[in-house]
Amino acid sequence: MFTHLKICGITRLEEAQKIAELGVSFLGFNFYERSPRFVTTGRAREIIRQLPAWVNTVGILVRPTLRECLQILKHTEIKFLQIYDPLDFTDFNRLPAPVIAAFRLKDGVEFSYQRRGEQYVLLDAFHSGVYGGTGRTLNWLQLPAEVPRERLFLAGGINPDNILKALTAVNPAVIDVASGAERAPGVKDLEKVRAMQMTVLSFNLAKIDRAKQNGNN
Ligand SMILES: O=C(O)c1ccccc1NCC(=O)[C@H](O)[C@H](O)COP(=O)(O)O
Repeated sequence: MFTHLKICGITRLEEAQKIAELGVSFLGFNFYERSPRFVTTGRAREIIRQLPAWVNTVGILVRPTLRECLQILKHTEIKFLQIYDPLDFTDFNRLPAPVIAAFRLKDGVEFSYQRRGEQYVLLDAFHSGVYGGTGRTLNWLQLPAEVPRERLFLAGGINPDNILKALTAVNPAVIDVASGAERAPGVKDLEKVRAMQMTVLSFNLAKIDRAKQNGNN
């Protein structure tokens, strides 16, 4: 399994295009109005239609209704939905797009995971009153074992300085970054994005090398 990078909180076309040029697999668009990274569905649609088709676009929603999810999918043509505090987990099965169920883990509080209709799970650090984009880090060595790493988006305080440590400790399907890739909320720092994408690619190459070596032994 290769690990991918997701850059969350895209608000500007030019930045989105440059991030895609770096080969970043997932771009997140935040439809939660209280986020400093909020983007309207109209603007997201304009950006998404000018991105290469291979980019995995993700819409971030907090406590959405089923109707809202369906409208956003139709209007923006976004490919994935990342959902916080769902009103009804059974709605996941009614959505015509893969769902990333987002959970925020509290330090010292046990979290037991049960799969509902989601395809992926995002784990982030809990911060009272704020759903995400806090820059707060999880304890990577104590993540719930029942979340399969091939379905895991690892989020929370990841930046160019600690990304290799996060990759090595967890080996998730996707590393998710918002504030660690910014100059200011919603303004991406392309050098930070490049540095993290390079680290992810090197990490994947090292996995290929190890697999080859194991095959030769
Ligand atoms: O980024 C936000 O402002 C946000 C607000 C409400 C819900 C989710 C939000 N972000 C979602 C993400 O996927 C972030 O990438 C994730 O929380 C990690 O953020 P950071 O710790 O800043 O890298």
